[in-house]
Amino acid sequence: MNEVVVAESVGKTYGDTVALDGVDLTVAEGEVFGLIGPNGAGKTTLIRALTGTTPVTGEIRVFGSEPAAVDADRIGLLPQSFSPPARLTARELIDYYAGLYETARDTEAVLADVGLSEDADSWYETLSGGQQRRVCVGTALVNDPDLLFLDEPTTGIDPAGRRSLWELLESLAAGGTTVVLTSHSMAEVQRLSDRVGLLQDGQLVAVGTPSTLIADHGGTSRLVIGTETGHAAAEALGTAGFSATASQAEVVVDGVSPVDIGEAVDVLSAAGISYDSLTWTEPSLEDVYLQLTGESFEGAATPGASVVSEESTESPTPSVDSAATGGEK
Ligand SMILES: Nc1ncnc2c1ncn2[C@@H]1O[C@H](COP(=O)(O)OP(=O)(O)OP(=O)(O)O)[C@@H](O)[C@H]1O
Repeated sequence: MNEVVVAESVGKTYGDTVALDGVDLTVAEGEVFGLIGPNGAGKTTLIRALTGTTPVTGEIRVFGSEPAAVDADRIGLLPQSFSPPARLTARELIDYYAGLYETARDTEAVLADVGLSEDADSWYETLSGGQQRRVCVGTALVNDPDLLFLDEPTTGIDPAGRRSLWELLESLAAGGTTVVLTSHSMAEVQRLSDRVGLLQDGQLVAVGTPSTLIADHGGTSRLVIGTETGHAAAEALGTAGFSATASQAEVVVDGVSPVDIGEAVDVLSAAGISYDSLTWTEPSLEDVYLQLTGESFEGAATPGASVVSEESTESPTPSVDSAATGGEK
């Protein structure tokens, strides 16, 4: 497969601050590459490096050229901070950006893509934050780019709008557009990305498909039991061979697959322990992030949690009606 982006030993410092520290990265044609990492990790700086908007050390090739030399018609860029003229309407702004390219998409089609047809005649400054972000996404799509850089595209956009933008990005990717995406939404990155890179302190510390990263660093599926007798529950489960840890009003049982849930419940029942809730979770990209960045995770249910039962009972027969898949898919 053709490599659209090739970066080798990319470095960037701002005074004493090392923003990028020897980043090697390739992005293949048609791939969606998700960049994640804590605030200040270097994601925006890397996007700026790849788009030729900040000088860096090392080697970068985009479509075989230096970033600044690439035909602008082939690149779409949504920066993290973007302030277009406020006294233009959404339609005028899309039209304006369309005029910067030799060939551009139909303005009405772009407005429809980003869900702004009905608000097309509103001034930018009167749109909500999420609507403004949609206009900005539209300006990045207007030239029908072959390579699209999106720096936190869905920040401020409501859940329904976010999902429709995800679908739009999925259809662009299906059509062959290469996408480099940064986001703090692990659900977004997990859903959209073919591969994910985790930046930390300017270094790419892990790169892989979401499923590989989850298998390598996400830990195991777990059962979280809400109970006021956590220590007794953990002891009973531990005696039965489960890996259970009591914390506050709950017990976290690691390595529990859906077929093990019944056995865990039987153990609680046999020990006369009641509980308020059972929540089963699969590891997700968020667990990978928390694990690799060293941020704490103490058995809290992740967004992919699947509530098995909320009944307080001593002999329930819980069922897992939908296996969690790690996010808001
Ligand atoms: N123009 C600048 N001048 C000085 N320091 C900068 C500049 N831009 C970025 N930095 C510093 O470089 C480091 C990386 O910043 P960058 O914006 O790339 O991080 P990020 O991963 O995009 O963060 P966030 O998730 O908060 O957007 C940070 O320490 C930041 O303070």
